[in-house]
Amino acid sequence: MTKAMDYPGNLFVVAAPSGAGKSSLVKALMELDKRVSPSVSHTTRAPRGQEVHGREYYFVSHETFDQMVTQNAFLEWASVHGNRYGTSKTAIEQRMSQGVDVVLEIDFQGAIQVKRIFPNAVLVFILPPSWEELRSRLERRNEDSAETIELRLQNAAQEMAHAREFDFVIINELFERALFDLKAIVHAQRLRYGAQRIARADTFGALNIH
Ligand SMILES: Nc1ncnc2c1ncn2[C@@H]1O[C@H](COP(=O)(O)OP(=O)(O)OP(=O)(O)O)[C@@H](O)[C@H]1O
Ligand SMILES: Nc1nc2c(ncn2[C@@H]2O[C@H](COP(=O)(O)O)[C@@H](O)[C@H]2O)c(=O)[nH]1
Repeated sequence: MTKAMDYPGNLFVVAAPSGAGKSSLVKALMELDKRVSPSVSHTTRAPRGQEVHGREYYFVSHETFDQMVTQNAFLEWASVHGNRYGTSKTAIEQRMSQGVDVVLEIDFQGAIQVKRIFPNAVLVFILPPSWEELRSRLERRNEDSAETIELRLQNAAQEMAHAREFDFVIINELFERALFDLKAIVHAQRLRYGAQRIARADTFGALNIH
């Protein structure tokens, strides 16, 4: 796979313990910023609530997921809360090569894999303001069984221990404040790499290198 610097699009990775609010934040970001496009992951998990195949996820069998692993079709994949999730390479490459900024909503294991392949990817970790609020958000969402909520809360501590490996950490207490922080990170990255690309183009032009 080509390195991130060769693509005009940026790559953002947003991770968080389940219920911290990453899907809500990414959805709100995309409503405000049409240059950001989501990646639709593949998962062996069953659909929940109003989820639609091809919109929230591609819901696939274990056999299909195994095949994709064997064919090296994933940029990254991981087992999370007892299910497998993966990001397909082709969809990401296609959009980034067209100058689209892609955002991945994935777990910390996947985020670390992505950073190894795309060192310029920006990793953002979303934290809840407290344990009580995390539990309460999962319960209020009303989409998971009590057993699933317990499993997700148990896994949250291990996930949050990896927050320091990320480029940015946002505490999602007041939603609008957290959204403002996420927008600022996206804008800063565009300015930074936009400027680097212009500088590279100028240097190459001056040296007559193409
Ligand atoms: N700042 C906030 N204040 C109060 N509630 C919030 C806030 N952010 C998100 N929520 C609510 O918390 C619940 C969990 O949010 P969301 O589904 O976005 O979490 P998530 O991190 O994407 O979880 P998962 O990984 O399980 O998909 C939702 O009901 C959402 O509306
Ligand atoms: N490593 C990856 N993790 C992913 C991917 N898609 C989603 N996820 C993460 O899984 C958990 C659970 O998600 P849920 O939809 O079942 O609540 C959450 O942390 C997601 O971010 C992926 O492609 N790769």
